[in-house]
Amino acid sequence: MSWLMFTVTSGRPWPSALTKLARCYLSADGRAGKMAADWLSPAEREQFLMELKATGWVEVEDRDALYKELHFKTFNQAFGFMCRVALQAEKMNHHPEWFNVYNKVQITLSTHDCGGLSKKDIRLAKFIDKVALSL
Ligand SMILES: C[C@H](O)[C@H](O)[C@H]1CNC2=NC(N)=NC(=O)C2=N1
Repeated sequence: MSWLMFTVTSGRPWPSALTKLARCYLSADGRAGKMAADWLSPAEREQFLMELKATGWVEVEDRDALYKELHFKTFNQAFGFMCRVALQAEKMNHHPEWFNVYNKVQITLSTHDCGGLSKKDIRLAKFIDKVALSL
């Protein structure tokens, strides 16, 4: 395990995919870290995806990610929505990939460090739905 710790913490050049995956599942001291707490078990994944699909989220075809398109009455409302989500993203240290044109916001969620969906994406998706519903 120490070689992996060296890989993750040494900052030496190493295949970034391996480093990112290690960062996803190991803390700096090489133990299963906080990110491990964000793993989705198959049962959790199935349950959460079912819930989110019911509110308009879809699985992205060519990557392990969730996508949703939201439409608001005005640009102001759309941007206000994005501000609230942005603050939550910073708080979670988990950020959406998104695109906004006027009253439309397109959002893709995935955990870059894990190369796919994690509990952080589920939490942020549910927060996004809650904010959108409140507007
Ligand atoms: C270094 C920084 O903590 C990481 O890049 C965080 C920031 N925000 C993130 N956002 C998302 N969506 N995935 C990540 O893996 C991620 N990692």
